[in-house]
Amino acid sequence: MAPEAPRTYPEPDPDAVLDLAGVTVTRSGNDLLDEISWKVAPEDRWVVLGPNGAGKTTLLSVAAARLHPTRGRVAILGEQLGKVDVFELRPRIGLSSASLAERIPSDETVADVVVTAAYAVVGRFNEQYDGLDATRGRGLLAQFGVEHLADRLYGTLSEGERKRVQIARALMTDPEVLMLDEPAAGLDLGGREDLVRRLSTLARDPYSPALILVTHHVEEIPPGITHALLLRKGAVVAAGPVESALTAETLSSTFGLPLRLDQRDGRYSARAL
Ligand SMILES: Nc1ncnc2c1ncn2[C@@H]1O[C@H](COP(=O)(O)OP(=O)(O)OP(=O)(O)O)[C@@H](O)[C@H]1O
Repeated sequence: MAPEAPRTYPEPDPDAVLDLAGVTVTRSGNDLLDEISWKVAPEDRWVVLGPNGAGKTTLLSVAAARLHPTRGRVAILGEQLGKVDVFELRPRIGLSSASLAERIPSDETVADVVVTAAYAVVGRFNEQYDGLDATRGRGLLAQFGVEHLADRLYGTLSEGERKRVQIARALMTDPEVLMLDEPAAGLDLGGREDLVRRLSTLARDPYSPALILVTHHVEEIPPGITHALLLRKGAVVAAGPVESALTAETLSSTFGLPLRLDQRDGRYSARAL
């Protein structure tokens, strides 16, 4: 059999925060992502929705320069994966995910957890931090309502408190794009509502970085989200402006059951029909 001709992809958009073309990730013969093409502009605020195992975390890992695709072209902040030093690229991307959170030492103070992000390390080691970093770190903790916890050890925080600290940490490097993988997972109702409100403020701020938020639940979509990408079995069901991409029909196809979708005051809710 003749070898497959190498695929060619259109030149990436230099102004896009993310520009993915034909991205496929294959593991053990299965396509975890199947030919994903996706473009994110600096002013966009995206939600990525899909059931367990749809490939959301895999997609975010590629978008955050943590994982190379098996096939396809990935451009992040104008730089093409494979042609750029990812260690220079990663500080420009704010990422909060369960796998990163697991690596945060429990005996580190909350203030240090946030400030160490500026050095793209987990754990404080021996770096010298200047006063400006410390001030910025405190400001971010205040933005997420956890400044009073700055001197506590990270391991002593509740899940909700940890989630807010992780987001403050992701913002520490003043990233050009913020990626949050299930930021409300494990939060109680009050914690979720508080977080959704804070994320809504962030999403609506024109000076905020581009936002990509991964979730299973439409109830967690903060008002201010502009775009939605719906993923099922590694493939895109719908993607585009949230009003057209997120409908009862696309949501039902994504989750594989008939759903009713309601929207009120910028918040969504869904239930089975
Ligand atoms: N290294 C691997 N080898 C084989 N399969 C894998 C590997 N990594 C992930 N998978 C599978 O790929 C699929 C997509 O995983 P992923 O974590 O991206 O989904 P997800 O949409 O984030 O799911 P969840 O909502 O449950 O977190 C899952 O079925 C998972 O079991």
